[in-house]
Amino acid sequence: MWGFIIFTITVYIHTDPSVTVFRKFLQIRTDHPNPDYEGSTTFLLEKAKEYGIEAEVYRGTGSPIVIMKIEGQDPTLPCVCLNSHVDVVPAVVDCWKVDPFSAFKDEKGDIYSRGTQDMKCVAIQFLEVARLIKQRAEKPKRNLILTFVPDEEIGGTGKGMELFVEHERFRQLNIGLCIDEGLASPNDTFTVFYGERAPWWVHVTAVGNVGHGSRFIEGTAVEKLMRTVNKMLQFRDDQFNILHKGHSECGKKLGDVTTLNLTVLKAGLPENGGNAYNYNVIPAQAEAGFDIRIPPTVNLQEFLEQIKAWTAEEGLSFTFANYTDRNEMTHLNQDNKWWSCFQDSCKQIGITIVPEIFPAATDSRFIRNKGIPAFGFSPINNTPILLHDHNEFLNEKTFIKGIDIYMNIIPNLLNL
Ligand SMILES: CSCC[C@H](NC(C)=O)C(=O)O
Ligand SMILES: [Zn+2]
Ligand SMILES: [Zn+2]
Repeated sequence: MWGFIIFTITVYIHTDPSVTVFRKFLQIRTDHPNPDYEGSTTFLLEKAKEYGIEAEVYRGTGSPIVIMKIEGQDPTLPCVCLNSHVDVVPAVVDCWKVDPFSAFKDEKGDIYSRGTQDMKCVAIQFLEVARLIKQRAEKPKRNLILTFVPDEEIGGTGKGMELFVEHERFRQLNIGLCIDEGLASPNDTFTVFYGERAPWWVHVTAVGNVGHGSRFIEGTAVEKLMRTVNKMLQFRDDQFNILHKGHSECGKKLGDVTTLNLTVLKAGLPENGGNAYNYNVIPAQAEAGFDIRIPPTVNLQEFLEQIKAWTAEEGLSFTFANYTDRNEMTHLNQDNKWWSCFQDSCKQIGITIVPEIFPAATDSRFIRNKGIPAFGFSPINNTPILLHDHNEFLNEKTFIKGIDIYMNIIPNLLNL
């Protein structure tokens, strides 16, 4: 009994307060489809007040965006913005070993919850960085801005970053550099993302001849669709081979090739109130949907022509469920003072960073398309990549070390 009490008191005493803030933030239900944005906003505003940081809630996009500011010595200089999305993807409760919104911490210090990696860790690490910078006697040279935005997990569209970057309030922030989420790294190194692949979701519809299922009907919708699907899957194979069977010295990563996945297939006439299919009527229409991710080095206009060529046969058409005609990256050359500073800061603390193209899509793409440099960097190493996965976790020591890593980078960027 006494042993248990002493153990509990010891754990309590040794728990870093930032871990408690992190766990409380994880417990706020910002999972889709009904994220509690008022709950996360109230929480963030309370923390800003407690830390003496200026904060406002911008509601111009239709959902709350929390903006925090620490004024620099020269507020006219472009600022450093730390952006986090506050929403998280849903969790399949039965597939988790603990309640995915309990922020349960085990004896090793592993904290299990939806959002531990994606990206409530980074949101609270940014907040703790702001607290530490605010406590310093000397102001940084540039303004530090923190933005906490909704709806990244549903594509940033609607009320999220895609709309916010078009607003005057965003322009007024005068952002020189944005830091947003990256990915965990399973080994000792850390990954920094300087660009992303453009997500194109293509929906192909085929129409064709109908008739009795016992005959050789020609020009059917399914036959046309299959020809296109096969051409597109051949392209997928070619890209797969470039990634996996290329020369080892070319060192291609997932972000460097185009992926194409057939994610939607639809044909056949429903029968019996939708509980069964009809098998002897050739369907007039068939559809296929593809998730295509295109690296920023690919010419998007030329790729569009490729899709047109794949779907050129009479009776085929396509629409986009998601499309962009711009995909800017942040150039990592000598002229990029932010990058030089970021690299030097990492070198000083002896951590190895590996620059890569982010394989999926984050809010950074909207920032880069406005001509603003952005790095995707989550200071998490030696941790499996578990974003959107069951039993997503982060160790508390990794979380605390991440604050330290950011504290060795962000003040340098602010003083550039
Ligand atoms: C088209 S926007 C969808 C955004 C989502 N982001 C992540 C990180 O999974 C994705 O890449 O599928
Ligand atoms: Zn994320
Ligand atoms: Zn995500």
